[in-house]
Amino acid sequence: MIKVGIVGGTGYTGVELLRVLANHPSAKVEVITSRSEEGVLVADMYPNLRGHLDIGFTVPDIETLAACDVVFFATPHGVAMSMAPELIDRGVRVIDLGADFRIKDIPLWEKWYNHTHTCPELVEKAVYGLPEVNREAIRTAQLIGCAGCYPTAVQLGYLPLLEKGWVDHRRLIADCKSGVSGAGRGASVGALLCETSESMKAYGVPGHRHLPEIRQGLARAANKPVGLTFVPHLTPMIRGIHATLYSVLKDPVDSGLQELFEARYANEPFVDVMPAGSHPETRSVKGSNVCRISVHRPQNDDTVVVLSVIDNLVKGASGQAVQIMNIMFDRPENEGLTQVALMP
Ligand SMILES: NC(=O)C1=CN([C@@H]2O[C@H](COP(=O)(O)OP(=O)(O)OC[C@H]3O[C@@H](n4cnc5c(N)ncnc54)[C@H](OP(=O)(O)O)[C@@H]3O)[C@@H](O)[C@H]2O)C=CC1
Ligand SMILES: CC(=O)N[C@@H](CCC(=O)OP(=O)(O)O)C(=O)O
Repeated sequence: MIKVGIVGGTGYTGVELLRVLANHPSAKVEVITSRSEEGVLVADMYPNLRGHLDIGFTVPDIETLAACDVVFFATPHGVAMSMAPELIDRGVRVIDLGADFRIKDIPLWEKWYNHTHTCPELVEKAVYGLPEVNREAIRTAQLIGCAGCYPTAVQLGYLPLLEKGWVDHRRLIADCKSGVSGAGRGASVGALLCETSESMKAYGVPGHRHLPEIRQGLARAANKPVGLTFVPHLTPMIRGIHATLYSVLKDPVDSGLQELFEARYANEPFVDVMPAGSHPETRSVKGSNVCRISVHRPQNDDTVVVLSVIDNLVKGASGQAVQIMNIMFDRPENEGLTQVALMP
């Protein structure tokens, strides 16, 4: 059994980790932390876990966490970097769902996150947690910086085109929509029902923290810096990300887009390339670790439109983190992750 610790068990990604791990045959959650809910039984706070988990929240403590094989950080940025060095020194493997170890350029990270990085040496060693790109490095990694939610949907949608150099890497446009759970469980006016339902808005147009992360991943795929406009929107749904990704074909006679995507993801257990002409829906991945993708070339013109949908809390966070744990601990990659989406 893989002994699991979770720091930040009361948040949305924390409880989603618990839901996924509740059905995992090779992992057992031994420690789950919360500073605000110390002593409370997990199943009293989250009744969906009644009968699955009979432990309570404890405050984060290195000694207790060091007894685990792997510790997930489902915490805001800045928390994982404060505890990861000691855990790693003690042989624990660390999977951060937050942003502390995603961006290799430390001054760039500090600029976007407005925070001083306290362990840049670990960033160098950390592996970016997107299995479709980094599977081999993940296998032996001690520290993972999991890909963010928008970055997962956007990168999976653009990778086949950029890796093959089929589109103009300087003119990429990612028009993305997210459910409100992407903002976390902390109380904020912007996340209230009356503020978010029956309305929709863009945000972060001048710049969003995911922009440098997405650019870093796409540049790696293209093997050169890319030009990207990224516009996120808040939509009146709880879960889901829908990314509409535009790019321009370099050679308009290129055909075979569908075959390109099918070949790229043929062996990926969690990327579903839908039949030509499809329009994936966010509800078709709700609660599942799947990214569904379709590729279009409207009117046979030179613009390619890729549609990519994920559940922000599963493939965009906790499901992907468990997929990564499975790879690190030599388990079947889909172990505990075979949930089918809830429809309707
Ligand atoms: N929501 C989403 O869709 C996604 C989120 N993420 C990332 O995952 C991380 C968690 O997100 P989410 O679950 O939404 O966040 P929430 O705000 O819902 O939860 C945050 C959790 O962290 C704990 N926490 C907060 N501050 C500290 C601290 N200083 N030390 C220890 N624990 C702390 C909180 O518990 P307590 O205060 O009681 O200790 C709480 O359990 C973030 O970095 C986010 O960017 C990544 C992908 C998608
Ligand atoms: C709707 C909403 O507010 N979404 C969040 C998504 C960020 C997030 O949760 O974080 P990761 O960086 O860890 O993926 C936002 O735009 O900041």
